[in-house]
Amino acid sequence: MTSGPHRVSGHSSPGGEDLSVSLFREYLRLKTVHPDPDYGETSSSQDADIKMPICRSGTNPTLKSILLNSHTDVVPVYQEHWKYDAFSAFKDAEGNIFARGSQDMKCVTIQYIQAVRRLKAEGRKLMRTVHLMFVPDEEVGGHKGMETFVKHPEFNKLNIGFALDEGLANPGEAFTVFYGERNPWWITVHCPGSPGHGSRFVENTAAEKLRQVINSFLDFREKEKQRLNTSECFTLGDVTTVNMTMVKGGVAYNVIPADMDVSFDLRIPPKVNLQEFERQIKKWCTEAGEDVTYKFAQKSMNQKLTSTAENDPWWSAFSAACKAMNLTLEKEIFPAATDSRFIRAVGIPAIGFSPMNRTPILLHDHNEYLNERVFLKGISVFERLISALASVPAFPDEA
Ligand SMILES: CSCC[C@H](NC(C)=O)C(=O)O
Ligand SMILES: [Zn+2]
Ligand SMILES: [Zn+2]
Repeated sequence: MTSGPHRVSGHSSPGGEDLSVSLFREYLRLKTVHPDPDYGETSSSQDADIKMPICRSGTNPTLKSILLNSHTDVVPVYQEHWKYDAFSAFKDAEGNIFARGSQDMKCVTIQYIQAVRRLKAEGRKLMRTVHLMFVPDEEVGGHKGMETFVKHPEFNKLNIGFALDEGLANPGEAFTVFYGERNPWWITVHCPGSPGHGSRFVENTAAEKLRQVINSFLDFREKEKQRLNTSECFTLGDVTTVNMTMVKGGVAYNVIPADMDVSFDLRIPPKVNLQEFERQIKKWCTEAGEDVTYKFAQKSMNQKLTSTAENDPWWSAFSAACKAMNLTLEKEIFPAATDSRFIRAVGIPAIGFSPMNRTPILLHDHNEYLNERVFLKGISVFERLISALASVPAFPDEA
């Protein structure tokens, strides 16, 4: 990606396109797609341009800093279901830019960069240091990305006080902000049983146990589904979702298998007692029959929430800036998992925010797109937010 420090939003290219939009489209064309993301070009462009002129110190570098975090990887596509090449960043007559990552979250990366560039071009002096972080592997769990980095001494040295990370689009007028996340639990239940000939009534089969396990999980799924959209559960973030995502077992039509496995993706809201919930899972397994066991592939236990109290200095700066721009905010628990969970886990407040209103939620979906006007408006939104957050007065313990 070629990008110079003078590519500030508001300027147009010879074709009439805003330079920020051109930069966004250029970034969308980089194939940072799993399972084999090419991170080469993203890191070299950051070295050449972003790190030097943009990651800058505030006028008071001893104060806690602001982190603008974004991941550089994107999920795979089913190209046959797309109207356009998912890595061509095609722009239609309405200004909709189609590409994998247009919402999740290459838009935000470029918006952060262009917002900081504008602040710099305007000669605005920020009190707190602003760090931009471009991390890999968020889409595959963040183990080699943010999960590792938050434990590194270099991360600690950044002295971060508050972080922004990804959110979701909002189809209406409002903008959604996320102050917490559900915990992802990925679980495989192993059902061993007696093998035998497929023509007989064998006792203690793996399939009977499997059926019982599936029933317990899916009955619970149904109950949670009914709770959604009731008085206390307005959004997906307020209920536990359960989805059966994999089933394994069997070798032939006429051989009763010696074991069968079933896997579930569970997302648990921060208010649920996790120990109690695991006891429930254990009980379902015990009730299913002899030797039914379970194993976690993912067991997130972080229930920290970022304060959205009026007297919280970070939240009050964030919400006041939004109010000044006449933005309506809807506060929610993020239904899936982002790198924010690792940031919150080390005690740093984080807000998930991708400024995309009037936009259908299309992350990980076919024909993911973002309109260029919504994208450009997001740069102005971040400009104001960054300036407000970097101006939060020193706390007593920072003096
Ligand atoms: C649990 S690690 C995988 C992370 C992924 N994040 C998103 C936003 O899709 C998810 O929630 O499945
Ligand atoms: Zn994402
Ligand atoms: Zn994603």
